[in-house]
Amino acid sequence: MSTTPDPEVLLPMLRRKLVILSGSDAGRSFSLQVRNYRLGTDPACDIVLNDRTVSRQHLSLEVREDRVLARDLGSRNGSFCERMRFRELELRMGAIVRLGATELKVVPTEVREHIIPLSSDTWFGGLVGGSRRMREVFTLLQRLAAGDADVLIQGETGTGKELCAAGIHAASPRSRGPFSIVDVAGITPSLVESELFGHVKGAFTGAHSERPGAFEQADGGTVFLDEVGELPLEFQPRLLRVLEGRQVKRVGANEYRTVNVRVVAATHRDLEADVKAGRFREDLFHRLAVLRVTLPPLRERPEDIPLLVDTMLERLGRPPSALSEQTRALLEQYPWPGNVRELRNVVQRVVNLGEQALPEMSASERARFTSVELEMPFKEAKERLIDGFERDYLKNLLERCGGNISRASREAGLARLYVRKLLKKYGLHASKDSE
Ligand SMILES: Nc1ncnc2c1ncn2[C@@H]1O[C@H](COP(=O)(O)OP(=O)(O)OP(=O)(O)O)[C@@H](O)[C@H]1O
Repeated sequence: MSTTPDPEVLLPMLRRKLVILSGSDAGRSFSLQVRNYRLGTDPACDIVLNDRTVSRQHLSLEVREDRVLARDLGSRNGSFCERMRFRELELRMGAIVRLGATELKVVPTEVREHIIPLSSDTWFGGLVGGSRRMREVFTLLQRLAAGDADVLIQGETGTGKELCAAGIHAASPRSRGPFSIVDVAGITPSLVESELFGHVKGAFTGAHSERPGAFEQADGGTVFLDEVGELPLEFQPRLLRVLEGRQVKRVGANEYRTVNVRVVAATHRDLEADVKAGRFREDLFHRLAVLRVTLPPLRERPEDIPLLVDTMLERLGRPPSALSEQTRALLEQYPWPGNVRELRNVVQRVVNLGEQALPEMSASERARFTSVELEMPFKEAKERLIDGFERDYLKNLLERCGGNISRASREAGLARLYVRKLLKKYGLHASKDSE
């Protein structure tokens, strides 16, 4: 019997490329073959980078048919993946690796990477943020604010959707016109129609006089429709008409009026799911979603927290020293389900009431902040904190992966060797360690 595999059942080999996301070489990409590559500033490297914070021989990439292994070559500034320094790592597709000021990732060749250049600003309107995610958002906002197209802003509660809309208006050619806010979720359904489109005298009980709606009031400016996903289905065709023809008809009136408005809408809901479930009209969704901005939750960009905290203190008229290093470290660890709004409220409370106003953390999070740690030198306390995080992370990872190291290392994007080392460090045991 032949041992040669049937070519029909061989998986097509995955073609990959390396994409440089930031640093002096941002925008360059290299297709990868099955072989080893050396990355660094040395002209003898296979992939030569121009970033002076990258070492001459910084990283090697061992590209195999089924995986890519990255190894730091003893670089001066280290190699990082998801904020963790590594020596050796099995690279998950799309995981961002940082060498000095250069960020890169490996993606399938078929994926056309849409690289958004990072804004050099760390703010847009009232929004601040220095993370890659927010600087991408700022680039997008700067570009679209200059135009006149309608915009849909998506993001969890407290991620700054309203600030974002106000920033778009302020940076747009309409900035001298009115900015009118309609909180769709906050209006009783029976009044939504008249709030948006206005009414004529006697249109309904209580309509004592004629009144323009939000679109007419914002003529020459911008209407911000907050929580547009809450708009009752029956009124959605009327909103579509405004978006398509800038035409509004007051409740009880016969004729349409033309308005000159830009519509910026926001939602914390998954509107695509709402469309599938029949709660939101598909045509309206497509019309709204031509230009979409997604504000990432704060837990996905904790590196923004120090800048946010400093900005909040400044807005409160307080110096950066108003919060201790320990409090700041704690704020950086908290998952912030209420996003930046919750962070702002906590900073305000802590400044006024002291550290007892810090949010409640889960038992494991709190365990890392025993009073002993709060009295330790900062560096030591921080190390303890990281140890706590690694231990919790690994325990959870192993549980998820049924104690299988291979799966765990794949899921975490860490080399098996490194996972084993960490398990040993924390006295944890895997039930299955293939190899
Ligand atoms: N990136 C940011 N920079 C500075 N402040 C921010 C940022 N994001 C949010 N905030 C603050 O958080 C508060 C909430 O922001 P905003 O009301 O814009 O959020 P939202 O997404 O519209 O929330 P919701 O969905 O609950 O209406 C604001 O008062 C603002 O001070």
